[in-house]
Amino acid sequence: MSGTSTGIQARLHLRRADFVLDIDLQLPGSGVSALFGPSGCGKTSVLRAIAGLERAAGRVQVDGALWQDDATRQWLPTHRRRLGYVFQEASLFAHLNVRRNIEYGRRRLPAGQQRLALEQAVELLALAPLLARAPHTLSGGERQRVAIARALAASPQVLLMDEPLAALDGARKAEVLPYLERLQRTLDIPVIYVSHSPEEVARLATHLVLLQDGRVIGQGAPAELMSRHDLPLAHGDAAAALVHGHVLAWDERDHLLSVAFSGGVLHLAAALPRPPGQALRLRVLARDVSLARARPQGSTILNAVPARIEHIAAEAPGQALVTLDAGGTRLLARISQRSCRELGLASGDEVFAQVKSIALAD
Ligand SMILES: Nc1ncnc2c1ncn2[C@@H]1O[C@H](COP(=O)(O)OP(=O)(O)OP(=O)(O)O)[C@@H](O)[C@H]1O
Repeated sequence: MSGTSTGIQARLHLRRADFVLDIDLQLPGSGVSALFGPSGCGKTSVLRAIAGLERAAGRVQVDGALWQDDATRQWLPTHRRRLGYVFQEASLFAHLNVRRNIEYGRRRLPAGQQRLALEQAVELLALAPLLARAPHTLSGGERQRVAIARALAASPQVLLMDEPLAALDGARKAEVLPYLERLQRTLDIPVIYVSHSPEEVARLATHLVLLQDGRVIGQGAPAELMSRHDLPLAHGDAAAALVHGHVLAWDERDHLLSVAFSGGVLHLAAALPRPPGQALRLRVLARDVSLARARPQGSTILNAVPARIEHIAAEAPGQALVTLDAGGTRLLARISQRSCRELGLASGDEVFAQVKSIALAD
């Protein structure tokens, strides 16, 4: 039943009437691995097959435990796989209060396998004030936090989350996201997180798998995959680069945070200070970046960093996506094809990238 390798390996093959899933995944043993791709590409099927809810052919190994191996005819039923599953909509037991719902996750758990105390799950999701409440008295965001705590209380070897924010409106999403980030920072349980929101991926993922038509078209570091012009994430309205940097200073008067990265310094609006030296990830949307031949003068835009053009891809209608190298960090700029022509931009050119707006991804 046990192997030596850590992390998650899943080789899965599934054939349906007009869909074929054929993937070979190697996911790290910690952090959040996001499965990202358009509707119908097979994300949920992958999660269900890993959980044993769907019978795909192949092999699944999690944290050294073999859950499925067709070659040796091994198959663990779902209830014997140590996993937590969080669905789009929290399916709590209506007749049990919050505490009992969370405790339910611990049934059947042999002593000694409780990696995470129930109290820790309650504390991580800030559920102490809600423990005596009935599910129907909770908001959608609160219900989803209870569902996550219930999944964690089972001390899973992996937490599978299928678009856990999809059923929530914008405000509720914003309420739950910080808890997910907290889990990512605090727990050493690997999470496989299905999403089709680039913003969630930017904020949560430490490893990214891009799926299309049942196949993996790219996997690796999110910052790298999000900005690759040959992959779909770099296109579309939400295309953005992820910039890794650290805090230089916070200006109290202007509420501006200065962040150093490999290509220079960026400034962004921040209501609250952050300690100097703190590592941060910034999200810079391609549509917020413009290009200039010379360092801009007399502009209201605070950020202009030197960069070299790596690649220019035409995007309909009349748009171009420019991939830039700013001191080793990749940035994306969406500009009009006319500007591109008028400035005579070409690969290898040195330019200045003006960045109009920057968001914290952490
Ligand atoms: N029970 C089923 N029977 C037959 N076909 C199915 C079944 N479940 C899913 N499919 C089909 O398999 C393909 C993959 O579906 P899946 O739900 O895994 O995609 P997804 O990427 O999770 O999509 P979404 O983002 O819309 O949830 C789709 O073509 C879907 O129509």
